[in-house]
Amino acid sequence: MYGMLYESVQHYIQEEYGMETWAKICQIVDCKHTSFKTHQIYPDKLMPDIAAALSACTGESFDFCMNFFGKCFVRFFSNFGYDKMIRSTGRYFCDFLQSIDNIHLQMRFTYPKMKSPSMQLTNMDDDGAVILYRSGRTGMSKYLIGQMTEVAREFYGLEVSAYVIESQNDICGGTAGPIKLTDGPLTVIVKYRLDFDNRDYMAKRVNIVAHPSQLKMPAVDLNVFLELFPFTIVLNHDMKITLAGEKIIETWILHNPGVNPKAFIGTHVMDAFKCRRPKDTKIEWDTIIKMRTVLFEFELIRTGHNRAAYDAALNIDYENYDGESLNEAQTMAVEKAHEFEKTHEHDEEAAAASKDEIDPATGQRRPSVGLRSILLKGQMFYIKDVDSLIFLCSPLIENLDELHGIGLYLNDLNPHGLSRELVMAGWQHCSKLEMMFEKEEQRSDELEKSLELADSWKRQGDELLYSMIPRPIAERMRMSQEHVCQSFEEVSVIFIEVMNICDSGSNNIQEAMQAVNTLNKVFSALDEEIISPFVYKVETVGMVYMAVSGAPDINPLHAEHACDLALRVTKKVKAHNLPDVAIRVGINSGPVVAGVVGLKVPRYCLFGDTVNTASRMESSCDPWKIQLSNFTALKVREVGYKVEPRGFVKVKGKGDMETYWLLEGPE
Ligand code: HEM
Ligand SMILES: Nc1nc2c(ncn2[C@@H]2O[C@H](COP(=O)(O)OP(=O)(O)OP(=O)(O)O)[C@@H](O)[C@H]2O)c(=O)[nH]1
Repeated sequence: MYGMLYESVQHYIQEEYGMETWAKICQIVDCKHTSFKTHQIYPDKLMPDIAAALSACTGESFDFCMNFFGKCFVRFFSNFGYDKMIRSTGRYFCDFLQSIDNIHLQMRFTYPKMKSPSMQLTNMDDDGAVILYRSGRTGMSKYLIGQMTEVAREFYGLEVSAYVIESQNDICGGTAGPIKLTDGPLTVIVKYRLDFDNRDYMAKRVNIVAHPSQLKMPAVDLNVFLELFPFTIVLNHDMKITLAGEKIIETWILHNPGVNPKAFIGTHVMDAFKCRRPKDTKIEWDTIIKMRTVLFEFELIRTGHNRAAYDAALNIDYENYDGESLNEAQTMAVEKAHEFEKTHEHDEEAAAASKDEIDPATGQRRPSVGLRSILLKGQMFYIKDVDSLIFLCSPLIENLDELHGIGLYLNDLNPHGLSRELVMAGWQHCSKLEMMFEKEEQRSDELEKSLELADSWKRQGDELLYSMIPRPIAERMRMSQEHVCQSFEEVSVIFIEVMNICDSGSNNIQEAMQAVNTLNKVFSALDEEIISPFVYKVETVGMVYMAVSGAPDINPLHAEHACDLALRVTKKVKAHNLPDVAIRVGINSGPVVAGVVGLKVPRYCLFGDTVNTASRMESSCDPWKIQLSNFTALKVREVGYKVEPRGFVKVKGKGDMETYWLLEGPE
């Protein structure tokens, strides 16, 4: 489905429910698009998925959300100036309802791959109307209700109550979850009742006063019609072709080589055509006679193509043709046509091309070899004088290539009909549009790239920030801009010092670089062992690496996690076998106050005697040993950690302290 529909949904969800809700919805439906491109096609199922996600986020029903999306579309398409098109469809809401198909048809150059639904007004009365919706998509029936009610309100000042009378293949009612769209072409048919004040329109229809000059109009000779509309066909009550315009007969012969050219007249319309729109319509007199405001699309059935047979058939003397009396050239051409059929009957391409050139699901033509089928678009009119239906139609041709692909030329198209203009206009329009699309694609690709760049810068910025300030603290500060300072009842502080690295202050550059490299190796090894949120790296000062467990995320197992880290890093640095290098670790547990200090290069710092003591545990420790304060040692011994009393140690500023060596973790 084209991105324009998703743009409207994204815009109004962000406006009415906020950016966070939209971000949450994107997460739920795993939508990576930061924005949608108007003319790019996205998966159909994204629409019901977004509706289900919005329903989950807001508690509104799925149908409510789809209805809301339909309203968004109408409000949004005014940005493209489409509101003028709606207003121009007619004075009354019913005029609009009868023009929706045509609106989509007019859009086919702007949205060439559009799979638009078809709408048919089947009944009107003073209190409203009944409309039949057909589509290849499920789950959009409530979307249409949103669109129709919003158009009625916004453009006709009408309050319309719309509801489903009956439906086929549509998941109707308060569907909670996303509608699973089937992968094959499926026709969803939904009949709606629209209740609104329709008296003015009905009065206008009933009191149509014909101009006096129209009262004495002579009956029209059908041949005039067939001359004016050379693709027209006339149908009797059995829906058989009783008369046809010259061009449709020629085209039928061209596309059905070797078939008796007189066979076209008298054949049932569905033996010569396929009804493309409205989908799944029963082509019988009683049905069609009621569908006079509907736009029909008939595709000519082809059995192949052969120019020779066409030429031959053109010269056939219809009156006396009995299938035998062909001259030599015609006989040869028709035989050639039969040969062509035989040699190509297994030819996949020709078969595919002739069988079904219009993709039933998209309503679009498939690329085919050689000639293409012709699509006729028009309305069915009842002509009382001859008690017949006349399909007043013109070929629907996208562009010049298509015209040649069908085997027609511009002067085959009736000069007063719109086809010729449409082809030329379409052709110019297309080339202009293609240029515009390319520019738009370029711009949106650039936008996409700059958004990705901005994203990566933001990520790098965040990583840098989180390397200075713990993520939960940074996010709190970002949300509330408040200064963050917290006290923690009990944490475990770890100090790790790298020993015997020559003083980087020495003036021997070589040694200093060597020292920095070695230190970087060790600190990087320590960084790899920091597992957030159990342990958080606080800082490195000189050769000392400081970490904490139990802040900023409260962690009742802070002492165990601190000891585990100490055991892991001792083992890991030992395994590095760095010449002369050793480390020593000190751990103490207790209360601290933590907060972010400083504006430039803000740091997350810990304050309190617990920190000072932990530092002393490290600075009075032996190489490759882990010294625990008494409090920490007794805590971890209870849960199976092996500790060994070191006895009383004279600790600066603390006097004699009983400390322990940590030997290993629990079994
Ligand atoms: C006025 C300008 C309009 C434009 C440019 C437009 C264009 C489109 C486009 C591009 C699609 C997507 C189809 C696809 O990607 O295959 C679409 C779908 C649809 N349109 Fe329109 N449309 C317009 C007006 C309307 C109106 C007024 C209605 C009904 C009140 C309507 C009913 C629908 C519905 C129900 C769909 C969903 C597709 C489906 O059900 O299969 N459209 N339209
Ligand atoms: N890396 C680091 N070390 C700290 C921090 N707080 C205290 N220390 C160290 O803990 C030790 C004990 O601190 P205090 O009891 O305040 O001792 P001091 O008199 O400030 O410093 P000394 O000269 O080492 O005695 C000192 O070596 C401090 O450097 C800290 O936030 N980070």
